[in-house]
Amino acid sequence: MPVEEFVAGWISGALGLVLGHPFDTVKVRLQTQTTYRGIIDCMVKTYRHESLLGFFKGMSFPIASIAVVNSVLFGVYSNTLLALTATSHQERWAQPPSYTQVFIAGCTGGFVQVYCLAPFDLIKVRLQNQTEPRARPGSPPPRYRGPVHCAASICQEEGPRGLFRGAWALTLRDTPTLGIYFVTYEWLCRQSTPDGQNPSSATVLVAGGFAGITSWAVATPLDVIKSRMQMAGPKHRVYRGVLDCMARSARQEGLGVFFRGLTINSARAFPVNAVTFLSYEYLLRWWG
Ligand SMILES: C[N+](C)(C)CCCC[C@H](N)C(=O)O
Repeated sequence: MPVEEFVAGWISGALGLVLGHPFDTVKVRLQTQTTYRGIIDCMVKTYRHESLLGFFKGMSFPIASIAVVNSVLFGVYSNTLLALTATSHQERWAQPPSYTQVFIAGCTGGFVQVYCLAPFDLIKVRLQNQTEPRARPGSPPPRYRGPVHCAASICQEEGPRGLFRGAWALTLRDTPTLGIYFVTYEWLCRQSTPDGQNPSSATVLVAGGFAGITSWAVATPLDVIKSRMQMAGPKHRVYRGVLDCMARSARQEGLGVFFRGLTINSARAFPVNAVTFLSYEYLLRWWG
């Protein structure tokens, strides 16, 4: 099984993540809290209360973990394509796989990565939602002191299965939308590249960026549900399942609730995924 794909996925995921984390914090807060009037209001309040550091809460953990998750996603994707088409990454632009094969490989990669992503994503969401300013003498400490403390507290309070809260919503969010992600990328690359040639850097950047936006646009409704189910616990509402969470959110806040975070998700998705695909393609060509 070719391992370069895993390593390239690892590095490219980490690069994309740093660029996108501030957007991600604003998104999670808008989706799960009702105190902000919009993106700008959330950014201003976060900056005033917590300084620039507020935007980078919960990042150390995803930077290590996204590397693992992206490596699983790209590694499984590429190896599934290899199994389906018997063409390696180097031969793939010369003998392109069909879009159905790309979709199946993308869904497979998406499905497998969820099991690595779920606990990391849960911890990230819980930490991002702590709006207390950095500890000052006399102020009450935040509930979780950091990722390790957060993981340990969840295990203690809810058992190890607590770390997988929201994992089913995450599976529903990621399996089809990662199929769409890779199909969009392939389609856009092929549109602007002569048959059989490698796509240019500009093409890879634009195709990667739009692949990110498209898949996030489709994923946003389930992203809202996923974040809410992950927050369920002492201070937040508890839901009976994905459908219950959807029904109650829609009843209480209207259908617009399913599009919370769409703008910010798209703004974040372009740079993150442009850089992810560019570094992935280049690392593989370089090792080629
Ligand atoms: C499938 N879904 C849209 C949820 C994610 C697809 C993009 C994944 C990328 N690591 C990012 O963070 O943007």
